[in-house]
Amino acid sequence: MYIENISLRNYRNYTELNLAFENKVNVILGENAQGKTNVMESIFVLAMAKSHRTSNDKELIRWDEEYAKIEGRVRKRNTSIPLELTISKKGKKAKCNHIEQRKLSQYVGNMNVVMFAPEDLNLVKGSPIVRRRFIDMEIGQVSPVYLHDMSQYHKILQQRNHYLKLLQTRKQTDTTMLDVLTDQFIQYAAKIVERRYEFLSKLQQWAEPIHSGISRNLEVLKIQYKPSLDVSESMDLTKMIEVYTEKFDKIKTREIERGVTLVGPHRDDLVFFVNDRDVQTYGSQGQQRTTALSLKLAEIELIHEEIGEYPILLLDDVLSELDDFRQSHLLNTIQGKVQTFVTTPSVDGIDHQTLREASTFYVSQGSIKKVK
Ligand SMILES: Nc1ncnc2c1ncn2[C@@H]1O[C@H](COP(=O)(O)OP(=O)(O)OP(=O)(O)O)[C@@H](O)[C@H]1O
Repeated sequence: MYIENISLRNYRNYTELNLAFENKVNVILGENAQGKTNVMESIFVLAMAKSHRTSNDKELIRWDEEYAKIEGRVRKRNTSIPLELTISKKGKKAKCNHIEQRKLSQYVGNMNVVMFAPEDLNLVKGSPIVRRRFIDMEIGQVSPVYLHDMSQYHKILQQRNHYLKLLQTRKQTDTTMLDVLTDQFIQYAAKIVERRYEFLSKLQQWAEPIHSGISRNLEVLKIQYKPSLDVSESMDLTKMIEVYTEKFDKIKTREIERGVTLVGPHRDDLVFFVNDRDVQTYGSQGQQRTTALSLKLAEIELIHEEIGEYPILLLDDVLSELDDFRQSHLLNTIQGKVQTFVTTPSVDGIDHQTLREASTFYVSQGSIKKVK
């Protein structure tokens, strides 16, 4: 798939912007703080209905304006689908084919994107939140059901934490409501964990050969899910629910003392192993970067496998962070098959045919010109 055009209104530092793109590599050049990342972000937001760098949607609206609007057309096989997202202080409205979508979980997935930004180099080293966001975003793109389950899960988690606080401070003494919330919580938790296991096993199949290629056959990458309680990939949903129920019974008093939910997918993590050693603890910076790159490239293949089309790749300021070998590997992989956007202050020193054939745009103070 590829994005044919994008129009922005009052989006970050753009008052009005209309750009058409080709189905190839599009390089966005410009000095610092001119609006390169903002364009990338707008494509990401049009696809995912949320930003990769902030959870506060209001930041996306141009200062002193009431709303921001992103429109674009995504081409899939022989159809061109118009998408529209309006962000105002009251919330978000999403349209697909000019029809307003009642739920954002139904809207997300019309256009698929994979973003690789400097913060993704932190995927291995960073906090568990970064890794959870990574899996949730990726599964969410191909599974509206997962997005729906996640949103229900977070609602129940909030209610449960609130109730645990009431019990902790003795503003409430009856635990019946806690038990009801726990039952609901477990149903969603087990479904989420089951889907994560399934996703990771597919991701592993793609990431392992890719990592091996980038490391010149020297390294074997393994991905492991690290749950916050004793569940495992081999368990079916019923067994997982049983394990969760037993655990919550056991920790009930401790949870009330602490006033917070102690186990669940919101506390789970991922561990990456290179040649059987934990990369977070023992990996060099290079190995950590190769792992992050392998995961992103694996994601592209996985989305292709799931939906039959390659997603759009957004490379925000990361090319210059990779050494020549990794850069070439990345550019060779996408060449001719993945519409890609690259932001960079300069392409000097990146000598690759993919970039020589690319369309080039120049950004300066919130306005963009196509230069090639
Ligand atoms: N809501 C907003 N309204 C108006 N301007 C904004 C808003 N949010 C950010 N900006 C402006 O956008 C600019 C930053 O743009 P962007 O993050 O795209 O930079 P960039 O070109 O990618 O630079 P760098 O290479 O440093 O990352 C800054 O000048 C910032 O002040």
